[in-house]
Amino acid sequence: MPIEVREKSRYAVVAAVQLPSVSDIEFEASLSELRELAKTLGYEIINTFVQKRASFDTTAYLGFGKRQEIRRFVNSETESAEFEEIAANPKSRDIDAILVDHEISPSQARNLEKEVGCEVMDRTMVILEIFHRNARSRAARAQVEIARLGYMAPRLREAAKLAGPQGRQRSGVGGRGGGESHTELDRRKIRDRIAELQQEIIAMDAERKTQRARRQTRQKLASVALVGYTNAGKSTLMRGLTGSEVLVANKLFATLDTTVRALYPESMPRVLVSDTVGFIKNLPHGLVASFKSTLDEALDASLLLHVIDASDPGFERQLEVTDQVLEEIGADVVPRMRVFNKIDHVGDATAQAKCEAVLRTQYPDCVVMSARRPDEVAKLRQKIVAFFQQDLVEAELFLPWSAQQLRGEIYASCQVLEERSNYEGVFFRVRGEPDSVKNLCEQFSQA
Ligand SMILES: Nc1nc2c(ncn2[C@@H]2O[C@H](COP(=O)(O)OP(=O)(O)OP(=O)(O)O)[C@@H](O)[C@H]2O)c(=O)[nH]1
Ligand SMILES: [Mg+2]
Repeated sequence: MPIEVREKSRYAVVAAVQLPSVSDIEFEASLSELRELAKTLGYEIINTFVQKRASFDTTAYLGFGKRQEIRRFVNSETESAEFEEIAANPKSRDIDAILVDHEISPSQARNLEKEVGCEVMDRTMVILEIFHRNARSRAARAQVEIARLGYMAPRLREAAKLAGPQGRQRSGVGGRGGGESHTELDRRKIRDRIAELQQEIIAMDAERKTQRARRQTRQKLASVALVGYTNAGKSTLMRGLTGSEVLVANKLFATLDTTVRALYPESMPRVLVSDTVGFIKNLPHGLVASFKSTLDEALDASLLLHVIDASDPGFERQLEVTDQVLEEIGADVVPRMRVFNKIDHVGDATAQAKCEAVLRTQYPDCVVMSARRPDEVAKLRQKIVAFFQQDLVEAELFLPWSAQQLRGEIYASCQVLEERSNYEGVFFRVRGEPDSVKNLCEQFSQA
């Protein structure tokens, strides 16, 4: 009989304390985001435990009663899982982790873990783990490692404290670091590693800046950056606008690196589009800082396309989070176009029309569309091109018959609107960026 090998599901429960300052709506939105993040990590959430408290419990985040309730739930599930496994019941659910919707201290995590009887992951660790799994480029990997090490360092200390006197044994390996405890040694190793990674990042940043500068001097390029909350549809739009294959997935943080492609079909001026990492509420601080270089792309852009998932009930909060992050990195001065995406996903045709009308009143000049409708993507492309054509200037050039080999140069750097010729040569009416047109005028001044 063939044996079916199935990947075992991983189960988890979510737990959170609602502080008096947090509204029910905000609290629910944050919990459902944590569930989505957990899904991205491959967990199935089977229960949620919430508690209203004036503050977090200093020992173990949740109050004693709630901890006991979770422990009983975890134990009963695990016991029935063991029992059901014997009976080959596919419903067995061994709970692997409890996910906490806040960043908690190392000692709170250890205490909760001991009491509840399964691994505890706080919100920060969940996000760090996703970034760790998804980072592809050398720069992204280095940045995530720094953030992880920064998160791990105090937790190592906590682990050593709990391990008792052995954890503080003298190490003295190879004479080097003699007299240091394991924790001190580990801490030093972490510090050294962080410094090393930071050096690497500085070198990579310099390399990137040169590449970017080269890209800009070679031809003055107009650039657009797609920014917005994670899962808003940035990569889908990037695909539609540039005809490129970038990763699209219904998971949070599918994209962690910036990709740059030209608008397709090509336009005059040629426009570069970059896809960026998605934003989220309460992004671990270490990550905001370390992803600055990815967001830098947004700072360099001449236009930001702020993509918003109009079908998400919490889109207004997501919009605010993005605006706030953009302000923090100083990108709020860059011209911005708001693109409300996924309108096809907002109920039936009547609901969609109503939603669109509300958005248009509230955000004049916004774009309401679906990245799944090619005609609407084409319209957005046209709007982007129009934005860059606003600044273009027109001029008339003259090329004598003896210099016709230079025609290519004119066509390469601007748009030719009209060509007329007489017995002396050819007149070109051109439109292009002020700098290129000025250069051409100096070279090919009219006779
Ligand atoms: N119904 C509908 N789904 C869409 C639309 N645009 C994108 N999606 C879906 O939404 C999900 C997320 O899309 P992505 O393009 O990966 O989102 P993203 O903003 O790049 O996400 P991150 O990379 O995580 O920041 C995918 O499953 C897409 O297929 C749309 O206009 N309508
Ligand atoms: Mg993406």
